[in-house]
Amino acid sequence: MSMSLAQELNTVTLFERLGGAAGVRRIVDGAIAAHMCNPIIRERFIPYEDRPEYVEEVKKHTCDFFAAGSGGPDNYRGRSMAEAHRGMNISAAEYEAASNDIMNTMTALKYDGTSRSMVHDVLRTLESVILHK
Ligand code: HEM
Repeated sequence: MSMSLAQELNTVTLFERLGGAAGVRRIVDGAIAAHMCNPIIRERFIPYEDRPEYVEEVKKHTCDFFAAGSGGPDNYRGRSMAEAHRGMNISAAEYEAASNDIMNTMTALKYDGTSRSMVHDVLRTLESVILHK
């Protein structure tokens, strides 16, 4: 996304940097497709393969979650992160694998380094809330 210096100086939100709701949706679609092929976490998502309506619901929640957490509209109606991942006992290696899928998706979609490092920072703050629940 390109923007003028004046816009940059005017504290553009991360949500705007990501391209708004459409940009977030592209990142979520790409990341979930990557999770389905990632040998470290694929198993976790296989049970959802034959539940496309449920996957769509989780994707919608994930888009709303990222929008709310990046300065966009707050329509998040999903569970808390601890609640959503309760009973999964997600390891640090799995968390890193999921984060890498998101970062690689952003690189493939040609997001700039600043946007990528801002998303990376958000992911780091969520780690302790999601791990080993
Ligand atoms: C990288 C940071 C992560 C974020 C921001 C994140 C975010 C979310 C969100 C917003 C939901 C939807 C909650 C709802 O619909 O109520 C969700 C669900 C889910 N997440 Fe994550 N997640 C992360 C990491 C992971 C990891 C590492 C795994 C497994 C390896 C994982 C597995 C799942 C699964 C399987 C669901 C569906 C749960 C269900 O409804 O049965 N997530 N996640």
